Amino acid sequence: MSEFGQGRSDRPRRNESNRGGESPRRNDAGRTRNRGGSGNGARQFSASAPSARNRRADQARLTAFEVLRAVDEHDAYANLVLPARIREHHLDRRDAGFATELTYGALRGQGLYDAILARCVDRPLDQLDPAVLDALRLGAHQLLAMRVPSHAALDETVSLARMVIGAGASGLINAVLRKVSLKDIETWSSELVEGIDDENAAAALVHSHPEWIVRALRQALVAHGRDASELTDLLAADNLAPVVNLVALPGVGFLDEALDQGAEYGTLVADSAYYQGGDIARLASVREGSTRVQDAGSQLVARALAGIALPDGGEDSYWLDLCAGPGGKAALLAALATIHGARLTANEPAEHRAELVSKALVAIDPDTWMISVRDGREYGDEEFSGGYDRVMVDAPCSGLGALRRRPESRWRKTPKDVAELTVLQGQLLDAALSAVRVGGVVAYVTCSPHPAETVAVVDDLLARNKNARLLDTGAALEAAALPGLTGATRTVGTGSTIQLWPHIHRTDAMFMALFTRTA
Ligand SMILES: C[S@@+](CC[C@H](N)C(=O)[O-])C[C@H]1O[C@@H](n2cnc3c(N)ncnc32)[C@H](O)[C@@H]1O
Repeated sequence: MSEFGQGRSDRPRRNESNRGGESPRRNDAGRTRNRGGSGNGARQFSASAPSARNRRADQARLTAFEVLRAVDEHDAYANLVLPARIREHHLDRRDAGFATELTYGALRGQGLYDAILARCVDRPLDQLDPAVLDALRLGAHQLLAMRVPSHAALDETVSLARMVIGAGASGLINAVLRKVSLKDIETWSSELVEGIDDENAAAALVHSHPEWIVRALRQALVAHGRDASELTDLLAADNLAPVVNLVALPGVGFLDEALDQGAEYGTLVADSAYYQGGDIARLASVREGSTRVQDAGSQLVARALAGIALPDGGEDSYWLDLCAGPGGKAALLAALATIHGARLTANEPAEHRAELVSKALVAIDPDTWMISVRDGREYGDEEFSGGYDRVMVDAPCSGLGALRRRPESRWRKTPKDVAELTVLQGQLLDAALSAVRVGGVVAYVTCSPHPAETVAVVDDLLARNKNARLLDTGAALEAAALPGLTGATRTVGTGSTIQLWPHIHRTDAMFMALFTRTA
C-alpha cells in the first residue's frame, strides 16, 4: 500500500480487511503491490461487458463518492460529512472502514492522483466534469494504494460512474483507469518527478502536498531544531490515518469500557488510550462525555498548562480558555481545574462553536465552569486586567499540523491565510498577557508548526512586551507526559518552546510556549 491509505497507520491494525477477497501481494519492502491475479505483472479485468456487470453501485464506494462531491461542491469537511453518509447508507463496520479509507485516501492523495490522471486523459483535467474527476480519483486510489484487486477496483468504479453520472462517463472512466492500472504507484511517482530538479516540488508531487506547504514544513523542522532530512517522514506521516486517541476526563471518566472493547493504554499521556474498534459512538462513556476523543498532543499541552507551578506560587483560582471552540482542551482544562479547586471560563466568539463548548463540558460539574461569547481580544480591556491565574490561547491557526486529520484541508489553505492569522495570533496573545495576573501563566498553542505562527509569534511578543517572560515549556511538557517523551524542546534564552511532530510523537504537530507576566 502507499502512504495514502488508512491501513498504514501509526499503530498496527488488528483486522485488516481485504475487500475483494484476494490476498495482498507484497514486495520485498513489505509494500502491497496491486497486480491482479496473474503474477506476471499483467493486470486482469472482468471479461464481462460493463453493461452485464452489477448495476447496483457498491454502497461503500457510493458513500465515498458522495463525500468527495460534497467536499467539492459545498466546501464540506469530509470528517463531518462521512459519518452522516455512513449512517444513511447503513454501512456495517467493514464497509464503513472501506468507505473511510477510500474517501480519506483519495482526498489526501489528490495531488499525486491528478498528476497521474493528467497523463492518462486526453484533455486538461479542469475540462472534465468534476464528478468524473472525483470518480477517477476514487478509482486511482483503489488501484494504486488499496488492497483491492485491480478488476474489482475498475469494475466497481465504472459501475458506480454509470449509475451516478451516466453511461458516457463510465466509458471514459473505464479507459482512463485501465491506463492508470498499467503501472504501480512507485513507477508512476518516479516517472512524474523525472526532470524536476527542485526538491520541494518533487516532494510535493510524490507526497501529494501543495508545494508551499512542503516549503513551510521544511522551514518549520529547521526552526524547531530538527533536521530538514526528516521532511519525507513528516510528509508521509501526514498521509496516514491517525489512530483515535481517547482521554478519560480526570476525576470524571474512566477508560475501563474502552479497554474492555480492545483499546490500549496511551504511551504519551496519563488517562489516555488508543482505540481502533471502529465507531466510537458505541462507547457509552464517549456518548455521555466523560471519555472524549482527543489527540494526545492536545491532551499534553492542556496538562502542561494545568500542571506547571505558578512562578510566584500565589493564588490559583481562575483559569481562562480564550479560544475554546469546539471545546476539546476546555473539557480537559475544566476537569483539571475542578481537581485544583479552580474555575474555568471557556470563551469562544462564534455562537455555534460556543454551544459545542457547552456540550463538551456536559460531564463536568457546572459550578466549576462558565461559557463566555466574545472576541478574545476584548480580554485585553482594563476590566479583565490581571483577572486570571492561567490562560490558554489555543489560537486560530492554519492547522498545518493536523493535515492527516482533515484530508481535504491542504488543498484549501493558502499562504495568505497564514499571513492574516499571524496578526490575530499576536493580538490574542497580547490580550492574554493583559488578562493574566502578575506571576500567572499564559500558554500560546497552535496546531501548526509554521514558523510564522509559532517561533515568530513568540519572538515578536518577547520583543514588544517587556513584561512577558518565556518559561521552560519543555520541562512543563515532560512533567505532564508519561516517561520517555523526547525531541520536542527548543531552548530560547532562559526558557524553551515545544513542538510535537506526527512522524516522531505520533501526535498532531502542536506547538506550545508558556509565558509568565512579570510586571
Ligand atoms: C484552534 S481552535 C481552538 C480549539 C479548541 N481549543 C479545542 O481544543 O477544541 C481556535 C478557535 O478560536 C476561535 N477564534 C477565532 N477568532 C477568535 C477571536 N478573535 N477570539 C477568540 N477566539 C477566536 C475560533 O472560532 C476557534 O474556535
